[in-house]
Amino acid sequence: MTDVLLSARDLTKRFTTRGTFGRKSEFTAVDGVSFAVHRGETLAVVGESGSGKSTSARIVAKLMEPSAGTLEFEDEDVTHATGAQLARYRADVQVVFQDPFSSLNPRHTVERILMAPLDYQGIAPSGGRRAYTGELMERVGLNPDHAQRYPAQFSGGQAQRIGIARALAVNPKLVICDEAVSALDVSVQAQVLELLLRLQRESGFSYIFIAHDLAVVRRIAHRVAVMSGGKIVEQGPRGQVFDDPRHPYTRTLLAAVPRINPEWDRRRRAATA
Ligand SMILES: Nc1ncnc2c1ncn2[C@@H]1O[C@H](COP(=O)(O)OP(=O)(O)OP(=O)(O)O)[C@@H](O)[C@H]1O
Repeated sequence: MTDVLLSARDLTKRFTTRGTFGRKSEFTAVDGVSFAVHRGETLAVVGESGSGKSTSARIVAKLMEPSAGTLEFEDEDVTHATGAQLARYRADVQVVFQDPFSSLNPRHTVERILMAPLDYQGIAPSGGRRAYTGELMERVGLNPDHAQRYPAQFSGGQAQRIGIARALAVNPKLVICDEAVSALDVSVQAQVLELLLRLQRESGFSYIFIAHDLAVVRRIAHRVAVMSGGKIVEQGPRGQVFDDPRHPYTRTLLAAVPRINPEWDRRRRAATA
C-alpha cells in the first residue's frame, strides 16, 4: 500500500446555468484539478471565494459527481463507486461543515446524531450506544452527561465539536473540513484547531482542510494547494508555499493576510527549527 491515501486527477465540474431569457450557459467551477492526500497529513486548500474549493471538496466527499476526472482512494478507482464500495467510502471519508447548527439535525439528541453514521453503516458499537457516545464526546472535549441534549443547547464551538465527533464515529481515514472553523470566534477557533490537531496525532487520519484564512492554514497544514478560477495554481509543502511562493496569485493572497497569530508563528518556527 502506498503512502498516498487519495488521489484526484483532472477533476472538472461544469454547471449549467440559466441566464437572462432562460438562455443556458455552461460554467466550469473546477477545471482539471489534480492533487494527492497522503496518510496522516493535512492538505489545505486555499483561495478566494468562488475559486472552486467547496466544489472540489464536495466531489471528493461524493456529494457531487465530477463532469470529468478520476478519484482514487487506497489505490481503488472510486470515481463512480456504488453499492458496497460507496458505503465503505462514505465511512472512510467524513465531512465537517462550516455551520454546525445547519448540519446537525435540531430535533435529534447528541446521542442520536453521533450514532447516525454507525446506523447508516449497520454497525452496533460493542460497548453499547451510550458508552460509545460518551467516549466520542470525551474525545472532543464535551461533557458526556450532555448526550441527551439538543444542538441548540450548545454554543457554536461546542456544536462544532459535535460535528467533529460525528465525523470520528466511524473511524474515518480522511476528514474533509470545509471552512470548519471559519464561523467561530477567534478564541474558540484556536481551541477547535488545537482539537483537530490533537485528534490527528491520536488517530493518524488525513485532513483536507478548506479555508480562506491563511493564519489558520499556516497552523494546521502540511501541504497547501492554492486555487484560483477553478484551477490549482500552486501546491507544495507549507513552508515552501508560505515562505517561497512561486505563483503571483499566491503572493497576492499572502500579502493580503492581515495578521499571523504571533504565538502560533513562534511555536511553528520553534517546532521546525
Ligand atoms: N450548484 C451550482 N450551480 C451553479 N454554479 C455553482 C454551483 N455550485 C457552485 N457554483 C459556482 O462555482 C464556483 C465555485 O464555487 P465554490 O463554492 O466551489 O467556491 P469556493 O472557493 O468554495 O468559494 P467560497 O469560499 O465562497 O465557498 C462559484 O462561482 C459558484 O457560484
